[in-house]
Amino acid sequence: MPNKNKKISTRQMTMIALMTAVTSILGPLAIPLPFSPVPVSFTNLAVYFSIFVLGANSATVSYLVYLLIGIVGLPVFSGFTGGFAKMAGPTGGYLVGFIFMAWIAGFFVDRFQGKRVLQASGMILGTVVAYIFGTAWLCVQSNLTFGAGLAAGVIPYIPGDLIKIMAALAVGPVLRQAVRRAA
Ligand SMILES: O=C(O)CCCC[C@@H]1SC[C@@H]2NC(=O)N[C@@H]21
Repeated sequence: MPNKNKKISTRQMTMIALMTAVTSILGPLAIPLPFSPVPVSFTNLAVYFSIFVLGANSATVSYLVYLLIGIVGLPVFSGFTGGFAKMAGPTGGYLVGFIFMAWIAGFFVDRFQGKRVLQASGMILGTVVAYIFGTAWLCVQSNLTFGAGLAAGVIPYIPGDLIKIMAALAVGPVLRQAVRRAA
């Protein structure tokens, strides 16, 4: 007799690996900006999608696997880079902050299914936490004042990140339903 729990867990592991692969494809495709060491990134978009496909806990695990893959040297970080040195670079704080973003945003998405405003609020909150990690480290690493940190690490990215959140809110629930229906 097949063990249903084990089957679900194997399936979930496959889905986690799939979303790690999606993050590893989108992560390197960053757009550099001439005035900042922080590129426009699609890693957060991949995390937003992971949250809808996997739920908070598995999305966090999927992102952690991506982070480990990058730390050991595979070129999955922005600009096809990898290695532990990236964590000490200007964008290392965002890479850490995304762990918390995945869980916080995922918690709201899971908890408030069908309530887009609350889901959006949670995604914005998680993103703010990622920005706090990212900007704090950017200021330390690049010896920037708080104002310069905001100019180089936050303000230029807000419109794009809001568009990513809206895109994930539009497509994510459809993905979640499709994944659940296929289960
Ligand atoms: O180097 C990396 O792989 C991570 C890049 C992080 C870029 C940050 S994420 C938040 C903000 N939004 C963006 O589009 N870029 C920055």
